[in-house]
Amino acid sequence: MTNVDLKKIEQAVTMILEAVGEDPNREGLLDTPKRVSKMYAEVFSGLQDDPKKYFETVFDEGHEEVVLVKDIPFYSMCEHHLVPFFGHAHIAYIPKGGKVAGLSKLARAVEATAKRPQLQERITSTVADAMVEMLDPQGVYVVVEAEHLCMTMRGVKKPGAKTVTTVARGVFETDAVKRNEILTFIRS
Ligand SMILES: Nc1nc2c(ncn2[C@@H]2O[C@H](COP(=O)(O)OP(=O)(O)OP(=O)(O)O)[C@@H](O)[C@H]2O)c(=O)[nH]1
Ligand SMILES: [Zn+2]
Repeated sequence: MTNVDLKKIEQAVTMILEAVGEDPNREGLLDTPKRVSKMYAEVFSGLQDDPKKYFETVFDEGHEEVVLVKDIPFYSMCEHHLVPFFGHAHIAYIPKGGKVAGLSKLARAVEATAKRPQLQERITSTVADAMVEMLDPQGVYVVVEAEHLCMTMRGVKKPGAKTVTTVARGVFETDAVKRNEILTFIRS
């Protein structure tokens, strides 16, 4: 956890507790700043990570058809309210020239991208663009579905509302049949 100033987070949490009218010295809250600092270091650990690095190792399998890893669960933090949003990412790509990534690396790239103050759109495009840059595939199609606590526990209060974002690159940009094929697999 380099570059994370745990002490500063602790001080900030103490100040927030004071500011909302709590007593940071009451027994139940004594260790809270420390716990929250460790929790923030964990949920923002993607800031020390790079989704692209997971695509440095590739396999030449001669596979030039669709690879889809679906239902990758993720948890992220809305950068506007610093409350969680969470759901699933689905990543499809069509390799080119033998550049096939390890399957787990798609999930690792999602994790590295999600564990930051984020927007759902940016998670979607960052993962797609990392794959384009590193794998130079024929196409990438990333679909992210999530529920935002800032829309459910506060504000507009619409529990159950789901946000779906998609990013298509390469052949998926122009080929609606290929996109629909992926959407069918995702729903099945
Ligand atoms: N596009 C996008 N918007 C998001 C995301 N997460 C949260 N938001 C929105 O960010 C917006 C921030 O709006 P503001 O008007 O600045 O903040 P606010 O007064 O707290 O807004 P309300 O949530 O409507 O109460 C809200 O509409 C949120 O729903 C995201 O991942 N993508
Ligand atoms: Zn929000």
